Amino acid sequence: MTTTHATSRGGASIGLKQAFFTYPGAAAMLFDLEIERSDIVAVMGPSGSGKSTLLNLVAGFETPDDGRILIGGRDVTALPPVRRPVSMVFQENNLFAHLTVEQNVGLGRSPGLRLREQDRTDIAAALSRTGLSGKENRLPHALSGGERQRVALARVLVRDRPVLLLDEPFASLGPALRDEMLELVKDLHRDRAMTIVMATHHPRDAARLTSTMIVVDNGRVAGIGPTAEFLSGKGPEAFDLYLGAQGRKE
Ligand SMILES: Nc1ncnc2c1ncn2[C@@H]1O[C@H](COP(=O)(O)OP(=O)(O)OP(=O)(O)O)[C@@H](O)[C@H]1O
Repeated sequence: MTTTHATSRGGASIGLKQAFFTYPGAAAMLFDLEIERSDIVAVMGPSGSGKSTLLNLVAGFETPDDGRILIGGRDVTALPPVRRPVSMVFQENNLFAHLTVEQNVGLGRSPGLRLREQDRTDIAAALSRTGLSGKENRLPHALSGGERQRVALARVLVRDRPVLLLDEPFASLGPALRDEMLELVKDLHRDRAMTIVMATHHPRDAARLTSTMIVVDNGRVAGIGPTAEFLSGKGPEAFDLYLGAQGRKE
């Protein structure tokens, strides 16, 4: 049996087909949309509109009450998160506090940390790529917020899935550091061409990273189109209202 872990180049399309979802006591959400393979997509909209829910449906942390989730044309609706071809990075708490940087990254390859020589080589390469060489043995509490998110991205690299979901991943970082992280994600996309979907409240981050924008409003897609057009005022009315309401926050 070969121990080499081939690097996947290229992403997978994502489809939500009449996917209904309702939290107990809340209004129903309905998502019906297509994302092209290897696209980089921003998901924007008011707080509570359903951005995280949309990402969680794709990742498998939530299951639709009705409808289907497709990834790369394959129906993954019944698959648990671990069996979906997806990595996800959250705003925080991506790392296990009692594991070192190297171990946290290693989890992307083997949940039981049974690592082979090739895995260790790939982990070292991912740490180098994300600027973490020399910090392998640190625990998360001894890292800055930006470094912790770099560890999460290094894990994405060794996990090597065709879809990357980012749920406000850099929201707690300052603008300069956010830009740096967005550049890193852009570089990873240049290498791997995975499909990236990022929920964000920052128009500037969407402009820097993404080509396509999905506007979510009230548990529905209010519009989907080129990020640049939406940001220049040609998006759906709900998007302008949202930007206006939050004072065109950077
Ligand atoms: N676990 C839960 N149980 C019940 N209701 C929930 C749960 N998680 C989210 N909700 C509700 O579902 C709706 C959508 O939430 P979601 O987190 O998807 O919004 P969001 O657009 O990501 O918001 P934000 O920008 O504030 O992160 C909200 O009304 C929220 O209160």
